[in-house]
Amino acid sequence: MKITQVRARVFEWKGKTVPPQAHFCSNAMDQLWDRGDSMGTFRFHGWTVVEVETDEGVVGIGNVALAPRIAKAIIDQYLTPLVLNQDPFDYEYLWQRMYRSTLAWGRKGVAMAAISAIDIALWDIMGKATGRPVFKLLGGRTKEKIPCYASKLYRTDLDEMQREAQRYMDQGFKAVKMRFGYGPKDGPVGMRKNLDSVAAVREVIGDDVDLMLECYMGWNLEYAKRMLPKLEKFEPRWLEEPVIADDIDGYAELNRLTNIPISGGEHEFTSYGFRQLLDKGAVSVIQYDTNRVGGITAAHKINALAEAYSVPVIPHAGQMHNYHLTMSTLASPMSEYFPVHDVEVGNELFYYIFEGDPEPVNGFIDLDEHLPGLGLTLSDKYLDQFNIIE
Ligand SMILES: O=C(O)C(=O)C[C@@H](O)CO
Ligand SMILES: [Mg+2]
Repeated sequence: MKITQVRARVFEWKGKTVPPQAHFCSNAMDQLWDRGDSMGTFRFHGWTVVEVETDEGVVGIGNVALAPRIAKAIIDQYLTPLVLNQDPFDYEYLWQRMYRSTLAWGRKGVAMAAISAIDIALWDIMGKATGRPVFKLLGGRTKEKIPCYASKLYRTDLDEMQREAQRYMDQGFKAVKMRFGYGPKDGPVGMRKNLDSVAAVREVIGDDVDLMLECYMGWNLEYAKRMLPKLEKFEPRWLEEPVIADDIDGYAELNRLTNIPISGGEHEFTSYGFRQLLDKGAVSVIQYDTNRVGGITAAHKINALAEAYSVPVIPHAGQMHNYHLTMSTLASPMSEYFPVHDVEVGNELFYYIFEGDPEPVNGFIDLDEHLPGLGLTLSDKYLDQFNIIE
């Protein structure tokens, strides 16, 4: 089998969006004097979709959500020539070829995200060509179904957060993730507001449901050290990305400090990046996203590493490229799940671009044993609401 064409397209949402609100979610920009649009740094209103075609008519679909126009340019100008006329089953060779050819300027960030998209498409091809779902190529079913946590609960009015939390309880979820709205610049008042929001959600979900807390890099080491003891009584399952992704020693210090597990990794890349996090004891939960970290080829290696360190892997975002790894990995106990709703930060766009992601039932998703590849197709329902760049 040979790769004959790589088609990268950017899907930019031009439809209705939920307007940004102040203190919606803490983020790394909060600490600068210019707060501006508080949602700006984590809004993803575009996605790159990659279709890799073969001489046998099998087409693999990959995707990348970071800096989509740049990802497309990297794919078109650098990666496509490296994979054309190659056998998609040579996934490790092709991964190394893309990684090593772009090493001088690639390694992390959008270059690795672009590599991820092609790699995901290669695994989709391998699944489709062999008539097997990707999880069967990765080791098979390690769990009957995948437990999911509902991940939204952005900071709004506390009554509204409580109503939202109640909806997840009614839907049968046994775990939820909420976002902090305040950080170091908001002083003791913001600290109190952060704690009040955790108390409000905990009150609704009770003690038998896992509660994950998300900082999205909006705190710093000193602030996190002050917050951690105050959060202990809420028994969170984890505290996520309390400091920026480059402050690995900061993560390690916080992880040693309390019983609250520190999680991170959605802004880390390749097995080299995760070896560093694990060696330093920086995270107690790994949260790579397969469409950034280096694709399924890299994520599969990280899973093996995590297993050896006894650190669970709970990938960032739900989505098929992550679900197949979670299903096939004993070190992955659950998945994130973004409830479907109007386009807000953009995580939702996946549901507007693709069809095939399973819907949770009572807080669990399942993957079809008989659906070859990743099980995703491109949706034509919302095409008129996207600006598509060829
Ligand atoms: O779901 C997460 O872990 C994220 O960081 C999502 C991001 O969009 C901010 O909530
Ligand atoms: Mg996160």
